[in-house]
Amino acid sequence: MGSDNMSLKEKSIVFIGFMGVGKTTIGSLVAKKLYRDFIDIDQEIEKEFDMPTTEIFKTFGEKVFREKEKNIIDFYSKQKLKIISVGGGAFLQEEIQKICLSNCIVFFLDLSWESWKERINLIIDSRPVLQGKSLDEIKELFYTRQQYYMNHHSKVETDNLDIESVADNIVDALKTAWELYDEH
Ligand SMILES: Nc1ncnc2c1ncn2[C@@H]1O[C@H](COP(=O)(O)OP(=O)(O)OP(=O)(O)O)[C@@H](O)[C@H]1O
Ligand SMILES: O=C(O)C1=C[C@@H](O)[C@@H](O)[C@H](O)C1
Ligand SMILES: [Mg+2]
Repeated sequence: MGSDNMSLKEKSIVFIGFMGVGKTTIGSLVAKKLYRDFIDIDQEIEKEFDMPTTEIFKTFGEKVFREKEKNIIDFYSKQKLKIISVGGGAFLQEEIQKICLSNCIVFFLDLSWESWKERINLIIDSRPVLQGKSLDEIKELFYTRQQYYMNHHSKVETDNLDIESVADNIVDALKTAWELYDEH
């Protein structure tokens, strides 16, 4: 595995982080700014099952969702020049971490708990993993998940920044890296 035959500039970009940090929103904006295709893994899974994530969890269970998630990420991460947002639970699978870190440039979108909890109402209805949990339980999940996101190439601070600013910071960081490390 790996992407030895790909230049840094050709590698696909992957966004990771907890539910609701902005992977889908920011990923699609970065794709637009770089004129690249945007792939949202949750949306790809929903297309394959032709039902929303909550229904997939109810009908087939989380295990089936996770297996499909791994297969779709494996497929797209090996392609060039994509901008990929994975689901908040994708990096719980070590295999997915390995696939993404070896083939792509992985950005971790970081958001503090204090800022995140202001956003909960925007996302709770469509995220089955959050449903039926108290705020304290969600807080515990938020902190437990952080260890998985530590496996990345670059961390992006998002607290108190609007979507446009975060996307611009990412594009700037990429352009700097491409200039510094690509040999041509
Ligand atoms: N920097 C930001 N400032 C304010 N609101 C934001 C910011 N980033 C994202 N949001 C809002 O937070 C909500 C969740 O964002 P988004 O769906 O992109 O998260 P996600 O990381 O893709 O979540 P999931 O892992 O569950 O797919 C959206 O309503 C989005 O508009
Ligand atoms: O954090 C998670 O476990 C999840 C996040 C979402 O992006 C979806 O992938 C799904 O709702 C599971
Ligand atoms: Mg998303």
